[in-house]
Amino acid sequence: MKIETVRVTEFSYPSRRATDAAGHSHPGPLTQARLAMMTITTDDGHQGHAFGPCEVIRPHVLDAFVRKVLIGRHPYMREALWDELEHWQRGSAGQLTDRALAVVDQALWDLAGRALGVPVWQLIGGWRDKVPAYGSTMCGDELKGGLSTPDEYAEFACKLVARGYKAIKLHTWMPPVAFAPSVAMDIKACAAVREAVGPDIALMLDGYHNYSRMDALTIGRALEKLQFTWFEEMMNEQSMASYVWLAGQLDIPILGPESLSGKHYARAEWVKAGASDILRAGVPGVGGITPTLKVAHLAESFGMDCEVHGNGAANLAVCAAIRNGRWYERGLLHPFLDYDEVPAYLRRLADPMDADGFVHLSQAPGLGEDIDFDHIAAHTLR
Ligand SMILES: O=C(O)[C@H](O)[C@@H](O)[C@@H](O)C(=O)NO
Ligand SMILES: [Mg+2]
Repeated sequence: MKIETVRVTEFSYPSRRATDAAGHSHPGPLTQARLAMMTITTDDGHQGHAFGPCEVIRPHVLDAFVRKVLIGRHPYMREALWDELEHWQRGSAGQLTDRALAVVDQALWDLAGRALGVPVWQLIGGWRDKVPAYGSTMCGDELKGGLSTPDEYAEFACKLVARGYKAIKLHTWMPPVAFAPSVAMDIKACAAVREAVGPDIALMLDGYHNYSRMDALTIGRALEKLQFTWFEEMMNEQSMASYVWLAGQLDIPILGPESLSGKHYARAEWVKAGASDILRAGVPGVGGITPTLKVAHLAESFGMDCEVHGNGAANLAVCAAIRNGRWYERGLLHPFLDYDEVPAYLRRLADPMDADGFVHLSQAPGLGEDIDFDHIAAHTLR
């Protein structure tokens, strides 16, 4: 079995999700969004598919790096293929990103699962076949009836509890919102949600990502009084020393790093330094399922939990495969959007959640995404 082709299909689908200047998503007008699907095909006809941003797996990335490494190679040699691509990152002038490695790695895992007739979550671990989800809100906004006030967060939190969530993570207000960042508003939103949902719902805060140590300490102490479960990405994660300091000041678990580059290597340094109490990695952010598993197993070896960053089939597969991650991050959620609406390019949700807050893993071979190839063919851009 050898890899014969690596193709990317760019296509459109309707979406009501917009992105602000800081890259945070919010509800927006109905538009045609663009997405890319990578398809790896072997000489004996097996295929693996994975989705990613068009820019991340654009033609230059495929021609200059991905095809040169993959074509002619055995698709199950994931560790070797990932290692070679990682080495090529250094000389790529920043063009070969961790997110590109992540799409390749996911497509290789999907190919293996489809070829072997086994779901990826069982191939990589097989710890549980359903995962409790937390509702991860979108960042705060200035939309009336949206997430513009502490009371609106509280109202939305009650709706999420009614939907079945047993845990809720608040992403609060960040620039370019006019009044953000605001220590006072963050604390008010957390207090309003705790008051509304009561003591039995787990709550987490993932607010503004660049507070000072003292502002972060003020918020952390308030969260301790509100019995929050963890405090996430409150300072610039490139300052590991700040996290070491804050983790030493607070009892509430500090979770991270999320957006820090450096894959499993940087996260090993955080464990060694005691910069966080709960480790974090997401498939897109650290370069694939393969390195995400390394982070989770690293954490396990130190008696730490590793909470997987983000939603989607690959992150869900990791959540079902590791013994030291509590939740699946289901989101991002907003009062104006129906998260349970199936995207046009799929035939079913990748992460269906029951009324008790559990997301059930697909038994389908591969990553488990039920791809609507007819939609992709009919809406192909190139
Ligand atoms: O910063 C973002 O783009 C979003 O908050 C995103 O990363 C969100 O999924 C998150 O922070 N989860 O923890
Ligand atoms: Mg986060």
